[in-house]
Amino acid sequence: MSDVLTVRGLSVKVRDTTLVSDVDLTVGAGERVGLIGESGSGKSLTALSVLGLLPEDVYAGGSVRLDGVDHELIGADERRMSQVRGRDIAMVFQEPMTALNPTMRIGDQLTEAMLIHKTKPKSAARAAAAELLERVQLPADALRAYPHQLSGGQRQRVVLALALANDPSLLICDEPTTALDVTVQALVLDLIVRGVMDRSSALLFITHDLAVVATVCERVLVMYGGRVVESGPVADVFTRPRHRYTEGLLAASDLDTTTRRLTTIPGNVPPAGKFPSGCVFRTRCAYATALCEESPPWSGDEAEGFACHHPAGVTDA
Ligand SMILES: Nc1ncnc2c1ncn2[C@@H]1O[C@H](COP(=O)(O)OP(=O)(O)OP(=O)(O)O)[C@@H](O)[C@H]1O
Repeated sequence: MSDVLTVRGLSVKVRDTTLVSDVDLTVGAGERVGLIGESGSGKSLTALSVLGLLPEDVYAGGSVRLDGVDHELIGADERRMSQVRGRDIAMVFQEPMTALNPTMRIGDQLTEAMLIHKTKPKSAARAAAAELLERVQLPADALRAYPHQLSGGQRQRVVLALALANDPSLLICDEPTTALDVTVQALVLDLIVRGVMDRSSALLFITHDLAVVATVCERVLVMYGGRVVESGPVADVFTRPRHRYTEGLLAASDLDTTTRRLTTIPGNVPPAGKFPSGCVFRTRCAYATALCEESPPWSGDEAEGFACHHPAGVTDA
């Protein structure tokens, strides 16, 4: 697997204070990587450095390279970064209204995203916008709606459609479901995973919610005090953490590592005896629900013929 994103020795400083130190991070093509850590650990600054969106007076050092982009992203000028953002790297943040233009209809915003980056001719952009909305399960008349006419969950789905409009090689999500009602969180997570899988895009997913990482990601990096303190496959890090801080995070989370069950995902109720015998999560996780709805994994023999698509893998320790 080739690497889409390669971050080396990233540091972020404000005046004399170092906020992020020596972060190394890679995301492979089509890989889904979680970035976790408590509030203030440096997750967002790491993502903003990749996007070239750090606040004024905050500076990044080190190297950020993106496959297919022939220049270094750290220190690149705004003209170059605005060509990369929205085309090669797209993002979904917590609050959808920050990404939407309140005075423009949704259809026009989607069309504009494709025309600005010249990824679709004008004649095809409108139909592509309609298809993007359909993919995030919004009705066709949402094309003519203004953002304020939609619910929070619908707006975040529009933001996801916008982010995916140009088939980015990397999607960065920073707490994309934190502000949403719990009932729509699973749907938005599902759409994110489907969206990146359909395009073979890589995903960097920032959250403080370990259950969400276990649901969405294959690999995870743990940040503490501006540094990456641990990384590895989700199933390894969550079941056999090596760093004391990760142990603490797991202990404080809703991930019950004793029974290894995810307890926070809506609809996460295991039909008795219907989970695969090797599954470390031993439960009906949202990921399986999302990808296996056409042929529910819980039917048939629990151990044989089961195709679990959980990205964290299902082999027990
Ligand atoms: N513009 C700024 N000026 C000074 N310090 C900042 C600035 N932005 C962020 N910080 C500090 O940098 C540290 C890392 O912030 P960051 O937003 O990356 O954390 P985070 O892990 O994303 O937290 P959260 O989960 O709360 O979003 C924090 O201590 C924060 O207070």
